[in-house]
Amino acid sequence: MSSPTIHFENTGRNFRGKWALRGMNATISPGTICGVLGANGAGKSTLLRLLAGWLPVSEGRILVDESPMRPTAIHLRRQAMLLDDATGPTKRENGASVQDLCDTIDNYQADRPGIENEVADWFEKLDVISVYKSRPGEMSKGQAYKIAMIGLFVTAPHVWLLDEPFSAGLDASGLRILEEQMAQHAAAGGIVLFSSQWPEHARRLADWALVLHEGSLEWSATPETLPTAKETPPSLQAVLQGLGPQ
Ligand SMILES: Nc1ncnc2c1ncn2[C@@H]1O[C@H](COP(=O)(O)OP(=O)(O)OP(=O)(O)O)[C@@H](O)[C@H]1O
Repeated sequence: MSSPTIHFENTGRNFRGKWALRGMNATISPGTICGVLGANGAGKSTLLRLLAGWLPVSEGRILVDESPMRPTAIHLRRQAMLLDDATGPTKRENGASVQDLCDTIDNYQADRPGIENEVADWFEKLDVISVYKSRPGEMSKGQAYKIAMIGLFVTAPHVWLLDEPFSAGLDASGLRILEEQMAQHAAAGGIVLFSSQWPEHARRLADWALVLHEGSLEWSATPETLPTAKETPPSLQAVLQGLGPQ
């Protein structure tokens, strides 16, 4: 499959009678970095989890190159990878770093000659060689996130889904490398969606911004046209005022 286009078609997810996301319609083209913005509870993580195939939709659908994403569509799920905000702590409790990486490479059928060297290079670049042999629970949050990043970089699925990467405990060098890789991935035709509560992240990094408010898409536009809280119509003011620094 070449780089896919993603279509949200009236996508919705309901948890025990409450809609976390509803009526979502959007198209994301290959080569796009998309910032998903919204205050706490807006529906950002739900959107990313649905797109990763971690959860089934309750209504509508998400098409990845014409095929509906769903948890059992393993071939389609391999087109995307989600690093969520539990990536660090969960992995720290449940698995050793190198074993996690092997599992990721295996799950994404990405094994190839020389991949060990690529992994070793990333350990060095990301300054995590010291945790190479760490047992579960021995890594910091940022170190665990870096190990997950290595899995993303070496498997390189078409769609990168990063839930709150700016709160993942990365140091300046780790963040710079992640941002460089995001840009390179999009330049090569891939898609990156990241969530954030800060419009400045979208203005700095994204080609497109989706603003969610209480499970609804309130704004979909290029980040430069994202208004500041003072300039917005009343419906959007509440969204932007709930976000971080303008
Ligand atoms: N597994 C779940 N069970 C029940 N309700 C859920 C579940 N996951 C999310 N929700 C609810 O769905 C809504 C959207 O949650 P979501 O995690 O998508 O928001 P978010 O924008 O990522 O928030 P935050 O910035 O706080 O991480 C919230 O009201 C939340 O309580």
